[in-house]
Amino acid sequence: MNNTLAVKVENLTKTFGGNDIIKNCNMSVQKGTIYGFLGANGAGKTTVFKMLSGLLTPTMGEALVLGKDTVQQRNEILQNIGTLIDIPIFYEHLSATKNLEIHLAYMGADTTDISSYLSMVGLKKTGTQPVSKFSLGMRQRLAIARAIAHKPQLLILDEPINGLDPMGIREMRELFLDLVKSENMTILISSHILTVIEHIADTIGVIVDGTVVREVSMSDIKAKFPKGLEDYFMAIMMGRDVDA
Ligand SMILES: Nc1ncnc2c1ncn2[C@@H]1O[C@H](COP(=O)(O)OP(=O)(O)OP(=O)(O)O)[C@@H](O)[C@H]1O
Repeated sequence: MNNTLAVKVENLTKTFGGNDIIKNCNMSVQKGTIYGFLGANGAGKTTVFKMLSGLLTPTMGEALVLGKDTVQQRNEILQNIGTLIDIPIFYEHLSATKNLEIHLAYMGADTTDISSYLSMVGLKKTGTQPVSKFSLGMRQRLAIARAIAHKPQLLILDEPINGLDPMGIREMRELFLDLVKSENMTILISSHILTVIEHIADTIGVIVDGTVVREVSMSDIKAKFPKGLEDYFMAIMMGRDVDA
């Protein structure tokens, strides 16, 4: 695998109950970039993310994450990625700090920076309050802190800004950009909030009915669709020729 790639997916297929949910997907994510993964409800984004994170095994094809095979070298990959996929599960009776401490100890990572990660996601003042008392947005912020606190090389974030207020969305947008710039992380992110993706992504991948149909740089999209990413995405959804 080209070592400038954080993710390389070749002919990935996933079948559930005889139905091909993911069909011959190909994707390439460059290291040190943000890749926005877009698709309608049910298109297959979460299923692809689960295969990249070793939560599901591909039926056919191959996925390499940080140069390692997601099936053969799953455990080596898990040390070096941070994920937010599906509804995050926490120790409900414990504080945000304690939850991060347990996670970092499990990952064999340094626990000294916990308060700085909590402040990065706006949870510094939650103190000893148990997670069971957290709002949806606070849980989402804690899930983001947990995904980044062991300093992974790659973040896989499925709808990470769901449930955040406008201030939270802006803060997370800035945080993601900063993680790429200062920590050289790579971020693979899905969201239906296209204005956010447009602001942060270097590359856009679009999945339609289980197949990645486009992979294009954000600058090329802006050049052809001056009104922005929403117009580009809608044109694909309506079957218009976006490459002309
Ligand atoms: N374990 C499973 N068994 C059977 N079908 C499944 C399973 N997991 C997902 N699917 C189906 O796979 C398809 C893709 O689902 P997926 O959650 O990957 O889509 P998505 O693009 O993430 O959607 P959304 O934007 O709504 O989150 C859906 O039709 C879903 O019902």
